[in-house]
Amino acid sequence: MRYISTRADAPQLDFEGVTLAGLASDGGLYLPEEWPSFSGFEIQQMSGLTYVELAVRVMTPFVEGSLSESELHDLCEKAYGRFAHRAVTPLVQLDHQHHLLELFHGPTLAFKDVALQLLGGLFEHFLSKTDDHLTIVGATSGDTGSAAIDGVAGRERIDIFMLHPEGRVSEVQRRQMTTVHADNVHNIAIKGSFDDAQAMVKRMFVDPDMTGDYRIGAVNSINWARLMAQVVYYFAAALQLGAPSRKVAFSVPTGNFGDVFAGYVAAKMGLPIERLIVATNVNDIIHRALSTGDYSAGDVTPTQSPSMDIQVSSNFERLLFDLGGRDGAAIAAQMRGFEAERSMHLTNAQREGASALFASERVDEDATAEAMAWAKAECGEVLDPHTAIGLAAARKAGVGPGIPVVTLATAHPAKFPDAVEAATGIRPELPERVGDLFEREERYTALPGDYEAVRDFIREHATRSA
Ligand SMILES: Cc1ncc(COP(=O)(O)O)c(C=O)c1O
Ligand SMILES: N[C@@H](CCOP(=O)(O)O)C(=O)O
Repeated sequence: MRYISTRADAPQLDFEGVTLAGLASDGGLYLPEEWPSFSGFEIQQMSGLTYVELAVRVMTPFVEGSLSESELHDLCEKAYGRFAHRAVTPLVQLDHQHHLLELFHGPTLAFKDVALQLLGGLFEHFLSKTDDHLTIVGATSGDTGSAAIDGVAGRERIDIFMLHPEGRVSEVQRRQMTTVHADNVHNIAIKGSFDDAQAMVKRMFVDPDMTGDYRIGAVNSINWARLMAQVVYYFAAALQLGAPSRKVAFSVPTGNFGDVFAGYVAAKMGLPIERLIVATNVNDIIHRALSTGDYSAGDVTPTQSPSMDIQVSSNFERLLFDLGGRDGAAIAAQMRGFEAERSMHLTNAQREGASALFASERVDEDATAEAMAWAKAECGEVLDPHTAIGLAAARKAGVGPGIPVVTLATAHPAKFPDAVEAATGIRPELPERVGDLFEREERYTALPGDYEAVRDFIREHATRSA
């Protein structure tokens, strides 16, 4: 399988290359040269597989030429062996139409574990064939950080520098990062928003001062391997609900557009998806883009769903590229325009293409709390605020009867106890596997929201490339 950049001006790479590269050297994002697809019969044959078997079946076409099936199987067994539920991503029925896909049974209690447990193993596997060292630079609004750190802490030949916006993640999220004391883990709190942190990370990939001396790697969803691993659970859920004979809709709490893009990939691969409902909080740039064509970023508003407090959604570029006829030069120009103005309009082809599969809803703070209260009162389920946004959107979107709607439950409620308690009166407890989180000492470095300060800190602490 070959991978191409959305901006058409970076070398084509194989799976190993894109996994280690993260962002393309032209600032674009890598995508498979063409979508692999399964027939209805092949999808039917997947029913009854274990999660690991299914993961191998779905991901094999993407890793062709870089990993054998048995290597992929071993890596998946290690990654998913650490999940607290045997089904890895169990499905829970709420009522006659609505279901929750619980993605929070991994070590750090959010859907990010599904991909980042695997990505840690992939990095180690590929690096073991070289003398090289990987310097991971990541940005987090709360969940990617802890999942990535858990995935790579203590692994040889890897350092991780994780930037989070100071004071804008929950206490549990912050402690899950800052109480990991492995020598290769470096937490940085920056002044500013997640968008500021993400912009610094992207700049590092195209800064010759960094790329000349360090092999910079990505754990954010700009890294294709992240999305690939997330495609699997769309198959897992749809198969349980009757695919390929029955269509299924998904509602996806959305920030950086990675999770819902994985759903788009599943549809491209032949999974019968009726609709992908993009659920945003009041940071609603994606909702505006899909409903009116206006993709313009304002300031980030802090909410009770901090992991979705994002305005510039990296993976939207992948969708625009695919919908607009895969014209890399046009996307490069469109994205350069957006980077200069923080505003752009979708083309007619992009809007029409998106409307065939996507719907979107904006869920404000009151509606988020109402959804948490409704799920508790009517279904006995305690949801985290991000999942509640997905459920509120699912119930609003008006999907036809007979079509099951699956809301992605992206985080465990105990990561956001204050918001959950305010809405439901219940203070969810942290599962035992998180351990003595509140007893452990926190370590992190606070830096100004200034690219040079962050870059100098990383240069001081990172290991140079071989
Ligand atoms: C709990 C939670 N829900 C939803 C999202 C949004 O997912 P995405 O950024 O892939 O759109 C995030 C962050 O990414 C998250 O941490
Ligand atoms: N919500 C994320 C933001 C980063 O998104 P990613 O999926 O691109 O890593 C977080 O929790 O950090």
